[in-house]
Amino acid sequence: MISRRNGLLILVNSVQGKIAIPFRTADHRRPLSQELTGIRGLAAAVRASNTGGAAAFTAHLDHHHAQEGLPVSQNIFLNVSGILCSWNNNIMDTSVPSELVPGSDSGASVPRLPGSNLREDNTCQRLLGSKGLPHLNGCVPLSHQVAGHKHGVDKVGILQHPDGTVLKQIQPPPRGPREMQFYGMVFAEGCSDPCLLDLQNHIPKYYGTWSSLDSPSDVYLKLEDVTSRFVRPCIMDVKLGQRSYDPFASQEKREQQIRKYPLMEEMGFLILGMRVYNVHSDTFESIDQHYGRSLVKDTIKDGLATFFHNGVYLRKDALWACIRRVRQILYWFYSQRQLVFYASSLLFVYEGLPFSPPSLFLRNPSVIEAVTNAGELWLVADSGQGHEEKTVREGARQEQEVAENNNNNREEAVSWDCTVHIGRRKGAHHHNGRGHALKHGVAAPIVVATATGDRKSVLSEEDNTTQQTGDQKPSPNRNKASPKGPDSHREREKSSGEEEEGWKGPMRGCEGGRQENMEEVEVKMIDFAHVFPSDSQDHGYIYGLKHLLTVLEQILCDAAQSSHPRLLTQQGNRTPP
Ligand SMILES: Nc1ncnc2c1ncn2[C@@H]1O[C@H](COP(=O)(O)OP(=O)(O)OP(=O)(O)O)[C@@H](O)[C@H]1O
Ligand SMILES: O=P(O)(O)O[C@@H]1[C@H](O)[C@H](O)[C@@H](OP(=O)(O)O)[C@H](OP(=O)(O)O)[C@H]1O
Repeated sequence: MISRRNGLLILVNSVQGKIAIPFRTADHRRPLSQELTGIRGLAAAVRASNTGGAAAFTAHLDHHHAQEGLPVSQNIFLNVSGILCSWNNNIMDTSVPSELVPGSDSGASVPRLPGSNLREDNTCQRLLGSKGLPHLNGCVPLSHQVAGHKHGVDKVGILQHPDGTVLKQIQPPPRGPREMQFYGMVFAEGCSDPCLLDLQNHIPKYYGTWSSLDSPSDVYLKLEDVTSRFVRPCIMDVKLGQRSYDPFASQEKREQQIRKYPLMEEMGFLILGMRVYNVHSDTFESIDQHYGRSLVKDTIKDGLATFFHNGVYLRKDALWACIRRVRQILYWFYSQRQLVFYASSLLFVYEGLPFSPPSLFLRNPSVIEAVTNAGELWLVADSGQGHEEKTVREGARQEQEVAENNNNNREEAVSWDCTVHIGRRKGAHHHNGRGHALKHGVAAPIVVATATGDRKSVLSEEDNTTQQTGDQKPSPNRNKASPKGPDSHREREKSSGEEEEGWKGPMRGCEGGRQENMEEVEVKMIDFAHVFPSDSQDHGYIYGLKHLLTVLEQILCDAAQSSHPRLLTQQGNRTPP
């Protein structure tokens, strides 16, 4: 059933029980969470295949060599039930040589996935014959999409590939080819333009183009899923700029766009959609484009704040981290005079699962209940001084599982009971059912696979190892796996106060929400169907970014003031509380 030689996994009908998949990761610094993305993708593919079987799994990580310095060999045990299909996610043999992504535009070299999706898709096709899988070789509509053209609704849409990447269907010319050209240019191999190299940090990684063998003329851009490392990703799409039509737009198009949001010029941004995690109910609230269009000058602050409220409190940590990311993007815009962006968006993502020091949220019964309901019980000991311990135990769950968690592959429930321990971290012990994690002297949640196939937290030892070793290998997971990794902009951000100097927003002195959780957010530019060469700064986008920053900072400022009444009487005092 499982070929160790070529890494091909073939699972047949009605498998029930545990399957051990021994694998040696070539890049063992990649967190298990990344590897599991593929497994979740598999389950999604199974569901999509509509074969009538319940597909469910969970995974149990068994570290044989968890101690520092030893080669890592891990077994994943899958509890599988249902009807599954072929799968090759490079998980078993990441030493498979990379191959060109099929259909890559104009032969331009782009960052490639380790292994090849060509191999994967051909495999799938071979095994399934001419029928193939519905939904394009196991790809499914992107279920956590918050805006834009939707698959099955519009003529073009966005899919999720079983390997976890996002597939954006190329729109009709000139939009689609323009966007493809943009990604090809920014990620061109041998690109030495510092401006474009810097831009790579602010956009999803690009893996070339993809198309299904069933339908080769439908071409998709294969992109990093910006949300993939999050357990409960809160996602917001904000369109930037003072004009949401490009200079070549017809009069009709201009009028259509202006009608949609006449305030665009004044505001410089528009919320297109969002989904926000509520810790009380352990559900997401989705907000569509009409909400953003209803916001005016007086309500825009509350409108944006909605994204950072988890039903219990304002996520000041996420807000602050987002502000810093937006500032970095603003600095990029200040530094460049070669591109102009119309109708382009910023995609905000932060972790919805409470990530506060456990001692903090354990005081809040509703939060701990929500977390427990979600399938976790975090047992924390020694919560003050560094070597904190956690054992994450998942209880058996037979009933309804939570959908729309991470990449939204809703898994059917199966009987299971497993405890996951991940403890491979420098200086951490690992023994008998205990994973140790340390982050900034605070216990960090430990990655765990659940009956829903979700990761249950985002930080693992592997993340840290990546940071320490400075792995730069192109991979769809690089950014995700090493949120604190050596990306140049992040290093700069840590090492200098230059950004603070460049932006004189209203927040100076109101940094009460500041926490070191910056790695827990993503803010990426997306949607490049209307990007053009230029020889001057992009004033419309810069205007929008500055206004957006002003509003975000004002939210933080208000929150800091309300939680520090002293500040209310010290307006203008710039000393942080
Ligand atoms: N790389 C990505 N990672 C995660 N989600 C993404 C990614 N790219 C797009 N999305 C999701 O898809 C949505 C739409 O993306 P995008 O704006 O690129 O599509 P579009 O169809 O061109 O939109 P529009 O209709 O506004 O032009 C985003 O709001 C986001 O939810
Ligand atoms: O938010 P809505 O109501 O879905 O409106 C769409 C949105 O403004 C998109 O940005 C736009 O695509 P572009 O930005 O690429 O122009 C699209 O144009 P379209 O209808 O011509 O695809 C609009 O329909």
